Amino acid sequence: TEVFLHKQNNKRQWYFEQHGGRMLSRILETDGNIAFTLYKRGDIVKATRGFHKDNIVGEGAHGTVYKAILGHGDTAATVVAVKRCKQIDESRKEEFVQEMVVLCRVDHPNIVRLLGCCLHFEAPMLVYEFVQNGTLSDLLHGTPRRRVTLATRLRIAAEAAEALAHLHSPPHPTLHGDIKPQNILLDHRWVAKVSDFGCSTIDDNIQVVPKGTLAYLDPQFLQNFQITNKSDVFSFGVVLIELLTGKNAQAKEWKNLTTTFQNCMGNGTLGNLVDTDIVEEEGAMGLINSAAQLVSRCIASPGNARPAMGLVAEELRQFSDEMPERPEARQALEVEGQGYSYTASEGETTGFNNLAA
Ligand SMILES: Nc1ncnc2c1ncn2[C@@H]1O[C@H](COP(=O)(O)OP(=O)(O)OP(=O)(O)O)[C@@H](O)[C@H]1O
Repeated sequence: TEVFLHKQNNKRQWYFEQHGGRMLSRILETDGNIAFTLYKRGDIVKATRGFHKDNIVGEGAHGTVYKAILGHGDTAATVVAVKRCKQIDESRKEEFVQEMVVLCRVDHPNIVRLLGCCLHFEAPMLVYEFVQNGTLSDLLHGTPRRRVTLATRLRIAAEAAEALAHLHSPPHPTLHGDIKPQNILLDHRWVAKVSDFGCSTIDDNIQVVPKGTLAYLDPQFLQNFQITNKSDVFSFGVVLIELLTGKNAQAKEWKNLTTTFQNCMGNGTLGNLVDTDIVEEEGAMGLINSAAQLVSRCIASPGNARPAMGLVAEELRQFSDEMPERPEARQALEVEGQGYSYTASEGETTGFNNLAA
């Protein structure tokens, strides 16, 4: 057993170094201001109940996300989201650590907070604050269908835009690189929290492989293979189209949603495309038109004709202020039986055997 444990510890140490753990520890030691935790392997296993499948709250191209409860027992329990990343290769190690250093410094009410990570597994684990009401995609396209008022849509749009404006601003301007409704999470008060960012830090010579989703990808990228902060503005414009129309840009039938939107704007038939739920609201059409004008600017080409994210946020905040959300509108979004409510029971380790040592 001793030999086995020794080997196992060696392997875990090896993973830690492989994932840039030493580099990260050094950076955290030198900059005492960063609130970032390097979690122990055992804590993560316990918190996720051994990566129990019932704890899975989402799956993306880059990993699986688990709901997890840290520190039950004597300490106060904290609910977090653990993202089990797909493996990263040697060449990405430094980039991965750099990304974490940028992300853990970001502090904004509309950005999901990165609390720490655990590097003692075969694949790195990222620990985020838990955001409980699903994604904007669930809200707009989920079942049962929910009635979402224009005021709620404008408020969520303004919050997400403010998050992106913050990311784009100094001292560490960062691109999101994958803006879509699945990456706009909603907290217990239905406040928007942007997640899954950090494609690249903006510098003079931006040259990154986009990890973005096709339906939201800046068409300019296909011409010059450059991703800039204006690519984020384009993707955000497509999200705004979804908010106004209720149509899913990723659905087969709407795969040309952006072009359809532009055509409707051109021939004055926008009213046919907009979500009937909001068209019927009293006094909505003026704001819908203003928001649609903003969308047209966000998805314009070339990219430098698009407004900066700060300006988009400012305009959306004005629209939102013109139509304040009624407090009961948020309550109405609750769906009976939704949400993830489980109570972690000690010793439940189903799925543990699937883990690599
Ligand atoms: N902090 C969180 N709290 C609650 N749920 C979350 C959290 N982060 C992610 N999720 C859920 O997990 C899903 C996948 O997460 P995420 O988008 O980060 O993964 P990904 O592999 O990077 O996906 P993508 O394909 O978008 O790149 C989200 O759509 C959401 O449903």
